[in-house]
Amino acid sequence: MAQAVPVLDFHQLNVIYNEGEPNQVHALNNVSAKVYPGEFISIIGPSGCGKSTLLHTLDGLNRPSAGKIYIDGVEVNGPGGDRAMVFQDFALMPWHTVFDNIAFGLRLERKSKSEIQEKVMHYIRMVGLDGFESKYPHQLSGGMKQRVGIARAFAVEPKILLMDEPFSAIDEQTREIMQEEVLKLMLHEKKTVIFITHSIDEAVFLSNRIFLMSVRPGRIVEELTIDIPYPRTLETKLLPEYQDYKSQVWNHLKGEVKRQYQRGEA
Ligand SMILES: Nc1ncnc2c1ncn2[C@@H]1O[C@H](COP(=O)(O)OP(=O)(O)OP(=O)(O)O)[C@@H](O)[C@H]1O
Repeated sequence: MAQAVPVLDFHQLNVIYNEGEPNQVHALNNVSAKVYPGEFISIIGPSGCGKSTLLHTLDGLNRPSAGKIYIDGVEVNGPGGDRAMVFQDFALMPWHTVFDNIAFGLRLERKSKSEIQEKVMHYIRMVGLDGFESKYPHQLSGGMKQRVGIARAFAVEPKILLMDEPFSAIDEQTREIMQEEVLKLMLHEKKTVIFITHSIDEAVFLSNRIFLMSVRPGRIVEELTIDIPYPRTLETKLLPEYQDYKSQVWNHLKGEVKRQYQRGEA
């Protein structure tokens, strides 16, 4: 899948919170990687290693203390319409309907009323929420709320989707269904996805590459290619190579968590 021009290229990113203060935290340490169009990258690493920090830095919500981020070869220094986030806790606006939550970013971009109507309904259908457009978030299940979060991110038509543990607040069965659906969407809509998860199974199932991070200050210590063709289905999970990849990721994590214990941080 690797092509010459990365859609996302981040170079020597460092993030230090509260720099120079007694409570200084060095969250990211020289994190670099290249991501190519259409890739599905999962980031996995021990708790507190800096995964969310990395995602928020790539989105432009956090300013790195040092390092550079390029999208299609052009340096970026803040948020932009080329990236959209899907949050773990859905981050929907409770006072807005499903329609208005999904329309939010399009209105910010000052799209015309008819374009907003057409796009919002397209993405509502895409995530299977037809008929729910006038409902409010409290009237939806966790899985449905996250469908709204996904539709909202797709609606602004970003090149890169940044997903921060999007299924961790969803029950196990819905999670498995959503994993398959996200893969279908990603292949159909040709998005590049950066996905944080604590689930080894989810990372292996979804990704063509997994970035394995060290304990804090987080670094990418290994890039593991998952050489199983798409489309993947629940049957994919029965393949022997699937289990091998899971063991490789698990062995990495076990090693890092042991290091965390030895440092007295876990
Ligand atoms: N705004 C902040 N100010 C100060 N420290 C922060 C801030 N945000 C995160 N941290 C610290 O930076 C480190 C990395 O946090 P981050 O949330 O990025 O890790 P993570 O790998 O996503 O964690 P988890 O797996 O538990 O979700 C942690 O020690 C955290 O306490």
